[in-house]
Amino acid sequence: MYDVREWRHAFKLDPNKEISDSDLERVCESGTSAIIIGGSDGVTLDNVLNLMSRVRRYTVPCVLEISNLESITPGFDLYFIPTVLNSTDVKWIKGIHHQAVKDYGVLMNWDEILVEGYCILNEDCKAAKMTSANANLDEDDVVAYAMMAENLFKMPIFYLEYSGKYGDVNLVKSAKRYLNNTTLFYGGGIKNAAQAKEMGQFADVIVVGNALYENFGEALKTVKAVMN
Ligand SMILES: CC(C)=CCC/C(C)=C/CC/C(C)=C/CC/C(C)=C/CC/C(C)=C/CC/C(C)=C/CC/C(C)=C/COP(=O)(O)OP(=O)(O)O
Ligand SMILES: O=P(O)(O)OC[C@@H](O)CO
Ligand SMILES: [Mg+2]
Repeated sequence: MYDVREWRHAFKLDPNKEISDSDLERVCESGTSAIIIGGSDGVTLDNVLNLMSRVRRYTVPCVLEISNLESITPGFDLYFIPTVLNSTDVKWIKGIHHQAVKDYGVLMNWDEILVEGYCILNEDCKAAKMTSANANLDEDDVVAYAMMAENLFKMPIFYLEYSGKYGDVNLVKSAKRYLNNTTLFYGGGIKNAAQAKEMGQFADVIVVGNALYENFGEALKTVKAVMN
C-alpha cells in the first residue's frame, strides 16, 4: 500500500540504532502501514543501505525519510523530503533541497517523492535544535502552518513532530480540522496502545520511533490500537 492517504500507522526505524533480526521481523510483520527509515543524526549511506536491505526481506512498504544528501540511495518505495515550516533558517526550508535537486534532479522519479511539511513542537528535540525551529507556537500558529501546507503549498503530508515527547492532543485535533487533502502525521513520545489510540483519533497516521528501542512489546501494540 503505497498511498499515504490510506495509512494509519508507521514505525520509524533509526539507521543509527541497533535492532535484532527477530525484532525487525516482528516490526515488519506487525501490520503497520509502512516502515520509515530516518533519523536526525548519524545517518550514513552504509547504515541506511544495511537497514534497507534487511527491511526489504518483507513486503511492508519501505520509505526513506531523507535527512542528509550523503545517505540518498535508490531502492526505496517512496522518499519523504522534510521541509521544516517553522525553521528560522532557510537552509532547512528549501536550501538543501535546492542543492539536492541541482545534484539529482535529472535522476529523480518525482512520483516516488513526497514533501512533508514539518512543524516541530518539542523545542528540546535534536531536529528542533538542528533546524533552529521556533517551537514556541500557539494553536493559531499551528493551524496556520497546517493551512499553509494544505492550501498554499499543496503538500501531501503535514507532520506534527514532538520527537521524544508526547504532545498536545488538542493541537493535533485543531490541525486536523483544517486538513482535507493533506495527510496529517503525528509523531512523538507514543509509548503504548492508549497513547496511539488517543493521537490516532485525530492524526491520520501516527508514527512510533523511540519506543521500539525502549519498550519493544508496548511499541508493537500501537499498531492494533489504530488499525480498524
Ligand atoms: C538516486 C536517487 C534515489 C535519487 C533520488 C533523488 C531524491 C529523492 C532526491 C532528494 C531530493 C531532495 C529535495 C532532498 C532533500 C534533502 C534534504 C537533506 C533536506 C533537508 C531535510 C531536513 C529539513 C532535515 C532536518 C531534520 C529532520 C526534520 C529530520 C526528520 C526526521 C526526524 C525528526 C527524526 C527524528 O530524529 P531522531 O534522530 O529519531 O531523534 P531522537 O534521537 O531525538 O529520537
Ligand atoms: O521517536 P518518537 O518520539 O516516537 O517520534 C517519532 C517520530 O516522529 C520521530 O521523527
Ligand atoms: Mg528517534
